Amino acid sequence: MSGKPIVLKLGKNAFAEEAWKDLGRIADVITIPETTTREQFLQELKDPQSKLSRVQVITRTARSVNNTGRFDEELALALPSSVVAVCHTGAGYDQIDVEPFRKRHIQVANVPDLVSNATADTHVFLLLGALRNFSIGNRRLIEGKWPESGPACASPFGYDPEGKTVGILGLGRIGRCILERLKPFGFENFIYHNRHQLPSEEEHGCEYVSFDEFLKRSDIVSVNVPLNSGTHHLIDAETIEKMKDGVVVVNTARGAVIDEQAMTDALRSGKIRSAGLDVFEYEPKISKELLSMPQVLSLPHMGTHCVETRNKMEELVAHNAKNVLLTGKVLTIVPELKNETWPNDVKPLI
Ligand SMILES: O=CC(=O)O
Repeated sequence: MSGKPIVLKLGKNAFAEEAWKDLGRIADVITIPETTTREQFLQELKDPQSKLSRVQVITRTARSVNNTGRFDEELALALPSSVVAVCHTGAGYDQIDVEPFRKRHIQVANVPDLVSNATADTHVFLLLGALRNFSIGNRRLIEGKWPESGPACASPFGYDPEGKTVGILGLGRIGRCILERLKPFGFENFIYHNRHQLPSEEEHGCEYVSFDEFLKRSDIVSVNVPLNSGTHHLIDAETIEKMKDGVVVVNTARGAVIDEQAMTDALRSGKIRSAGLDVFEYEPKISKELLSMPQVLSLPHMGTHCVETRNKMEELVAHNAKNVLLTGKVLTIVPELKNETWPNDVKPLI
C-alpha cells in the first residue's frame, strides 16, 4: 500500500497534464470506472478494503455527476472522515450543496476568475447574435434558402445596440467582463440588479436598479447569477410579463435560473423576441421546441470550452489539491465558506 495521501479524481482532464503529473509525485491519484453509478460509489466509500474509504481530497468535473450524482447531504454524510476538501472544476458549483460539507468541516473550492473572459466572450457573441437575428439567417442559409428567398434569406431585420438598455442581472466578475466588452458597441445604457448595491468602484458606471425597474427598463436581459435556491426560476412567467415586449434574453450562467417552459411560451408569443442561450434547465436534455425556434441562438454549454481557459481551470484544480496536501488549505474556497474559522485549524497532509 502506498503511504502517499489519496486524491480521488472524479471526471477526466483534457489538459494540464504537467500539473497533474506533479500532483501524482506527492499523492496517490485514484479514479473510479466510467461505468460507476451513485449507488456503487456510495457503497465503495464504506468499503474498508477500498482506497475510497481513505480518500483525503476529491477533485471533480461537472460531468462526473453522471457517476456520483450531486454532492448533496447524502453524499457529504457518506464521505469518510479522512476527506478534507472537494475541489470543483468550474466557477458554478450548483452541483454541490455547500451546507452539509460546511457542517462536516470539508472545504469546497471552485474555479473563480479564470472562467470570466471566456464566458463573457460567449455571452457577447450570443447577445449580439440574438439582437441581430443571426440565428434565423444562419439556419435559413444552411437550409439552402439563398438566393431564392431574397436578401439575407428574408430574415427579419435585426437591431443595433444604439438606444438600447442592457440589464445585467448579476454584476459580479463575469457580469463586469461582459459590461466592459459591451461598452464599445454603443449601447445607450447599462443597468444592473444584484441582491445589494455594489460600492461605486465595483459598479464600473453601471446603474443599480430594483428588480422591478430592471425588468421594466431592460431591452436586453443578460443573466449572470449563480444558480442556488434564491435564484432558481428568478425569471419565470410573472417576471417575464413585467419585461418589455420584444425583450432579448441572454443566459450563459445556469439554465434553471430561468423557467424554461415560461421562456419557451414567451418566445412563442413574441414577448421575448429572441434569446441567446449557452445553458438549459435540464441540460444535456434540451426541449425540442426551444431548439427548433429560429429566434433562439443556442450553444451546448461552451462558455469555457476553449484550450487556454480549460487548461488553466484544470491546472488550478490540481494546484488546489496540491495546496491541501502541502498546507491543509484549498487556494480558492467558495464564498460561503470564506468566513469560517475551522479551515484555519487544518494541517498539512504530508
Ligand atoms: O459552466 C461553467 C463553469 O461553471 O465554470
